[in-house]
Formats: sequence, structure tokens, C-alpha cells
Amino acid sequence: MGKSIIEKIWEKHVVHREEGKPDLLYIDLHLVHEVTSPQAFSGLRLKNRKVRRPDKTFATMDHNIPTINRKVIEDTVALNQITTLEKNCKEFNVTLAGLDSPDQGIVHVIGPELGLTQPGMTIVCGDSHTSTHGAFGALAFGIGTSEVEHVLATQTLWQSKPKTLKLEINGQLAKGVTAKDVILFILSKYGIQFGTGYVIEYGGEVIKNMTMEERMTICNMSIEGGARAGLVSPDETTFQYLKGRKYAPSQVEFDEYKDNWSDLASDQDATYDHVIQIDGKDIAPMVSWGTNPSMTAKVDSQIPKSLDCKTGLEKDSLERALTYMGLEEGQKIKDIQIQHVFIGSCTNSRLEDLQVAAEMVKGKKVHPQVRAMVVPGSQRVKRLAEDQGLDQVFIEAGFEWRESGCSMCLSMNNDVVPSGEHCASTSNRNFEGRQGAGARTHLVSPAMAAAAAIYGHFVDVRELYKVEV
Ligand SMILES: CC(C)[C@H](C(=O)O)[C@@H](O)C(=O)O
Ligand code: SF4
Repeated sequence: MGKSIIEKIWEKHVVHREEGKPDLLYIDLHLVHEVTSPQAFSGLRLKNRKVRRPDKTFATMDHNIPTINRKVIEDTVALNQITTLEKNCKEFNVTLAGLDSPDQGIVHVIGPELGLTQPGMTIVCGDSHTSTHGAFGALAFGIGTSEVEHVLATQTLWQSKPKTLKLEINGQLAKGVTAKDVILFILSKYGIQFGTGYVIEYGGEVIKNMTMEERMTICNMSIEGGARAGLVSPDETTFQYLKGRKYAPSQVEFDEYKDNWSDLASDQDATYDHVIQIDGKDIAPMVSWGTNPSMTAKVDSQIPKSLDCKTGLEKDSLERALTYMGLEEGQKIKDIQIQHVFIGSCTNSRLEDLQVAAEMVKGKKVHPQVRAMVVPGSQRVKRLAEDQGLDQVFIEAGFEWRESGCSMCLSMNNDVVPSGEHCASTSNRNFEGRQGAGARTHLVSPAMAAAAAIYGHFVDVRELYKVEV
């Protein structure tokens, strides 16, 4: 019987197995950032232990760094976490892409672009959106700080074998419907718990035709569906992306690696614990209107009404979300006014995202009531975008062009949405207070965010593509 990529990677990495206990897995790559690593390093120090494999550990700083002037870090907690990471990396001999490094960026953006992320690997990081790396056919998941310490010390991790879920998206997407809309559509239809206990393998024609950047956007938000991880079997698109990257196998070895990676792809007759099928033509540009990512609707529809709720619980959470968001039931999505636009985060801050957004705003002006910013995912993305003149397109339209980091995705620095104001955001989380106390987040694609910046409210980008762009 055939095997899925999830089972194949798992079996190759088990170093210890005992009946009734989780498996002990070998970890190929451990990514580290400033927020979830300080206690882990302190733990090592206390126990007088070393980092077992510094060569398989890679650190960056992204969560709380400033995006305007990187030399001035006013927040004392942020400054402390940043200097602590620098100190820890030096002491434990871990490579760090720090604030002055051309490789710095959001941890889930730089792993792939540096070629650290490779098919067949087990990848962990003290960060929930580690699932992003699954786009390469890696088993990649977030871990807690005590597990970070365990991996630093042993290069292994205790893990229970997950169930497998195949999520197939067949057919085609309309122009203007993007990877972000696919995952938001899935969350709106199946909720924030459908993936609990599973690793999701995404497949089908739509995924096959996607670029690596688009696949990363989908895998990134597997977590929002409750899944442990999400991945895509590697193919020619994966190999082409990796070729020539800084830490990818050299040209000489590449073909050999490629053969091994190809063998990892799920077998045709692989079986899964659960299968979901979706048709690409059912997906539209999506906008989240509530306080979790499943509270999302098609741009040409309305916010649900309490009358349509199936349970009392559903009705209560609708009412609570609408009170927080300052919206009305039955209100048209296109009538939601916005005051902020954030294009960034590990979901949508890569070069293609910026290209799509720039195409949308070129020659236009940001609406006078809107403050809009673009925060590239990494210094590399920033440089490449600047080489193409995208920074100028954004600046001329009235956007702010920033340094790379997590920024307004979680507002751990000064990039905050004021209370009561609405933000069209390309990030992945919209819970109460995520972008600042009282901030009202709407999760959307880069194209939708860019269009909202111009119009001051949500618009259906499919119509814009037909007539304007
Ligand atoms: C700070 C970190 C622990 C957190 C996470 O794990 O997700 C952050 O990246 C986030 O997106 O909220
Ligand atoms: S960009 Fe946002 S979701 Fe991604 S790692 Fe940073 S804070 Fe977390």
C-alpha cells in the first residue's frame, strides 16, 4: 500500500519508539527567534549544556524590532530580547541573521529564501506559523519554549504521530482569487478546528499550479484551522525555487538530492485518515469580518445574521464579534470602511505579494482617510522589490515603505492600529487586540488590501481586474 509524504518523513525521523509513548523524532532544522528562545538558552546555561547541533540551528530577530529606524529600539523588553539573542547566539555558536545582516527577516520568510528549508526535513521553531515551511514538503511545526530547550540540547523532540488529512483543491481560480483567499475560504467553510490532531497535505490542480510563495501562504495558515502542520508534496516547482539558494545543496549535488526529494512525494495510492475536496471555482476574494479567521465572507456577500445562526453559541459569538468590530449583522462587506492597510507578515510579505499589491496601486493614490504601509518580509525581499522600483510605486501612491519584520501583524513594536479603527491586513490572525487594544482587523489578500487602500473600503478585485488593471 502506498504511503503519504507525512508517513514517509515521520518514519525516516523516528529515533526511539516505545508502546504507549510519543515517538522521539530527529530534527533537521531548528529556527530560533528573540521572543521564544531566552528561557530555553537560560535553561541550557543552568544545566551546563551546549547546543547539540549549532550547524542545524539558525536564528533571526523579527517580532519586536522597529521597522522605521532599526538603530533606535525604545521598548526595553524588545531591546532586552534582542540583545539577549545576540549574546546567546555568540555564546552557543549559533548563526544569527541579526539587524545588520542582509539575511535578516521574518523567520518563516528567510528559512525558504535562504534554502535552509528543504523537502523531507523535520523543521521546528518556537513559533506557531512554522507550518509555512511545509510548502517545501517538510514536516514543520511550532513548539513551546521548553521544547525549544529540548531541541537545542538534543536535536530531538517527543511527538505523537498525527492523523493525516488530504485537502484537495481542484479546478481553477478566477483572476483576483489568490492563495490567501483559498485558505480563508477553507477556514470560513470548515472552521478553526477542522485540522485538530491532523497534519494536512494540500494537493489538487490549484496547488499544483501554484508558485512556492503561494503554497507558503496556504501552509502558513494551516494553524488557523487547528492543524499541527500543513504541507505540499515537493515537485519541479519546489526544486526550481531551491536551486542556487544560499544554503541549498550545491549545483553538483543538486540532482542527487532532487531524486531523493521526488521519492518523498505521496504515492498515488496513499491513504489518509480524512479527505476534503474543494472546487476552485467556488472561491472568491475573501474578507474576515469577525474575531477569528473562520468569521470570513466573500467580498460580494454580507455579514451573517443572527437569525441564520444554527446554535445559541454561534449567535453569541456572532454578536460578541460584531460588537468588538463595530459592525452590523447583514452589513455588506463592501460597505466596511477602513482606516489602515498593512501589507506584510509571514503570510503575505514575499516578493510576489508586493508585486501584486504594487500592480494594484500603480498610478493611484491612497484614500485620504487611510494610512497604509508595506513591510517586506525580509531584507532580501526589500532589496529585490527596490531593484524593481516597487518601493517607488508604493511611496508615490502614499504608502509607507518600511524595514522588514513582523510589525503590525502582532504590534509588538510601535506599529499599532488605534482602538476602534479598521485595518485591512494581509496577516493571519484577527483576534481581539491582535493589532493593538481595540484594533479591528480584517484579513485579506495583498490584492484586496491594496485595493482597499485606494478606495477606503473593500472592493471586489475581480471587477477591478476586468475594467482597470
Ligand atoms: C511570538 C510567537 C510565540 C507567536 C506565535 O507562536 O505564533 C507569534 O509569532 C504570533 O504570530 O503570535
Ligand atoms: S509575521 Fe505575525 S504570524 Fe508571522 S511569525 Fe511574525 S508575528 Fe507570528
